Amino acid sequence: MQEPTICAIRGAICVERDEPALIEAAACKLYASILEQNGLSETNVVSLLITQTSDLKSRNPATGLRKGGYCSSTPLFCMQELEIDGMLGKVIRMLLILNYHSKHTKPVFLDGAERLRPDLLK
Ligand SMILES: O=C(O)C(=O)C[C@]1(C(=O)O)C=C[C@@H](O)C=C1
Repeated sequence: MQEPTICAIRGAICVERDEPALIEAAACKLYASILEQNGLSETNVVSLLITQTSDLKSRNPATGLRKGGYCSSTPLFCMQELEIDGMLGKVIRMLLILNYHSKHTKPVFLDGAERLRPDLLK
Protein backbone atom coordinates (compact mmCIF):
# COMPACT_ATOMS: atom_id res chain seq x y z
CA MET A 1 0.00 0.00 0.00
CA GLN A 2 1.17 3.53 -0.78
CA GLU A 3 2.37 5.64 2.15
CA PRO A 4 0.10 8.62 2.94
CA THR A 5 1.67 11.93 1.96
CA ILE A 6 -0.10 14.17 4.40
CA CYS A 7 -0.26 14.33 8.16
CA ALA A 8 -1.42 16.73 10.86
CA ILE A 9 0.10 17.95 14.08
CA ARG A 10 -1.67 19.47 17.08
CA GLY A 11 -0.49 22.03 19.57
CA ALA A 12 -1.81 24.45 22.18
CA ILE A 13 -0.49 27.21 24.39
CA CYS A 14 -1.88 29.27 27.26
CA VAL A 15 -1.64 33.07 27.12
CA GLU A 16 -1.08 34.92 30.39
CA ARG A 17 -3.42 37.85 29.69
CA ASP A 18 -5.61 39.13 26.88
CA GLU A 19 -3.08 41.60 25.46
CA PRO A 20 -2.12 41.94 21.77
CA ALA A 21 1.61 41.48 22.34
CA LEU A 22 1.07 38.40 24.50
CA ILE A 23 -1.23 36.75 21.94
CA GLU A 24 1.24 37.52 19.14
CA ALA A 25 4.15 36.11 21.12
CA ALA A 26 2.24 32.98 22.15
CA ALA A 27 1.03 32.28 18.58
CA CYS A 28 4.58 32.63 17.22
CA LYS A 29 6.08 30.56 20.05
CA LEU A 30 3.62 27.71 19.52
CA TYR A 31 3.95 27.66 15.73
CA ALA A 32 7.76 27.85 15.81
CA SER A 33 7.94 25.14 18.49
CA ILE A 34 5.72 22.74 16.52
CA LEU A 35 7.96 23.20 13.46
CA GLU A 36 11.19 22.94 15.44
CA GLN A 37 10.23 19.93 17.57
CA ASN A 38 9.10 18.05 14.48
CA GLY A 39 12.06 18.98 12.25
CA LEU A 40 9.79 20.81 9.79
CA SER A 41 10.04 23.96 7.74
CA GLU A 42 7.24 26.26 6.62
CA THR A 43 7.35 24.68 3.16
CA ASN A 44 5.85 21.55 4.76
CA VAL A 45 2.77 23.44 5.99
CA VAL A 46 -0.21 23.20 3.62
CA SER A 47 -2.64 25.05 5.88
CA LEU A 48 -3.15 25.98 9.49
CA LEU A 49 -6.34 25.95 11.59
CA ILE A 50 -6.31 28.01 14.77
CA THR A 51 -8.80 28.40 17.58
CA GLN A 52 -8.77 30.92 20.38
CA THR A 53 -10.90 30.79 23.51
CA SER A 54 -13.42 33.63 23.73
CA ASP A 55 -11.52 35.32 26.56
CA LEU A 56 -8.77 36.26 24.06
CA LYS A 57 -10.21 39.15 22.06
CA SER A 58 -7.44 41.71 21.68
CA ARG A 59 -5.60 40.16 18.69
CA ASN A 60 -6.24 37.69 15.92
CA PRO A 61 -3.48 35.04 16.11
CA ALA A 62 -3.16 35.03 12.29
CA THR A 63 -2.14 38.69 12.49
CA GLY A 64 0.33 37.78 15.22
CA LEU A 65 1.92 35.03 13.12
CA ARG A 66 2.35 37.29 10.07
CA LYS A 67 3.72 40.09 12.24
CA GLY A 68 6.27 37.59 13.54
CA GLY A 69 7.36 36.75 9.99
CA TYR A 70 5.44 33.47 9.64
CA CYS A 71 2.73 32.20 7.32
CA SER A 72 2.95 34.97 4.70
CA SER A 73 1.47 32.66 2.05
CA THR A 74 -0.02 29.86 4.18
CA PRO A 75 -3.82 29.60 4.19
CA LEU A 76 -4.95 30.29 7.76
CA PHE A 77 -8.39 29.86 9.27
CA CYS A 78 -9.09 31.19 12.77
CA MET A 79 -12.13 30.19 14.81
CA GLN A 80 -13.47 30.51 18.31
CA GLU A 81 -13.05 27.41 20.44
CA LEU A 82 -16.28 25.73 21.66
CA GLU A 83 -17.38 27.02 25.06
CA ILE A 84 -17.70 24.11 27.46
CA ASP A 85 -18.28 24.34 31.22
CA GLY A 86 -15.02 24.08 33.13
CA MET A 87 -12.83 24.55 30.07
CA LEU A 88 -9.31 25.92 30.40
CA GLY A 89 -9.22 29.63 29.54
CA LYS A 90 -6.88 31.80 27.46
CA VAL A 91 -5.80 29.03 25.11
CA ILE A 92 -4.63 29.17 21.48
CA ARG A 93 -4.88 25.83 19.67
CA MET A 94 -3.32 24.97 16.31
CA LEU A 95 -3.76 22.15 13.82
CA LEU A 96 -1.09 22.10 11.12
CA ILE A 97 -1.84 20.18 7.92
CA LEU A 98 1.43 19.02 6.35
CA ASN A 99 2.57 17.77 2.95
CA TYR A 100 4.77 15.29 4.75
CA HIS A 101 4.34 11.96 6.43
CA SER A 102 5.86 10.66 9.63
CA LYS A 103 4.69 8.02 12.07
CA HIS A 104 6.37 10.00 14.82
CA THR A 105 4.82 13.46 14.82
CA LYS A 106 5.10 15.24 18.15
CA PRO A 107 2.19 17.26 19.55
CA VAL A 108 3.33 20.41 21.36
CA PHE A 109 1.50 21.75 24.41
CA LEU A 110 3.13 24.70 26.17
CA ASP A 111 2.86 27.14 29.08
CA GLY A 112 0.05 25.41 30.99
CA ALA A 113 -1.71 23.83 28.02
CA GLU A 114 0.05 20.53 28.83
CA ARG A 115 -2.87 19.69 31.10
CA LEU A 116 -5.25 19.52 28.11
CA ARG A 117 -3.79 16.26 26.81
CA PRO A 118 -1.42 14.73 29.39
CA ASP A 119 -1.89 11.38 27.64
CA LEU A 120 -0.10 12.73 24.54
CA LEU A 121 2.93 13.92 26.45
CA LYS A 122 3.94 10.63 28.08
O1 LIG B 1 -6.17 19.05 22.39
C1 LIG B 1 -6.71 19.99 22.97
O2 LIG B 1 -6.30 21.17 22.83
C2 LIG B 1 -7.87 19.76 23.81
O3 LIG B 1 -8.32 20.62 24.51
C3 LIG B 1 -8.50 18.42 23.72
C4 LIG B 1 -9.60 18.35 22.69
C5 LIG B 1 -10.04 16.87 22.62
O4 LIG B 1 -10.82 16.48 23.48
O5 LIG B 1 -9.53 16.13 21.76
C6 LIG B 1 -10.73 19.22 23.11
C7 LIG B 1 -11.03 20.39 22.52
C8 LIG B 1 -10.28 20.91 21.37
O6 LIG B 1 -11.10 21.52 20.43
C9 LIG B 1 -9.41 19.91 20.76
C10 LIG B 1 -9.11 18.76 21.36
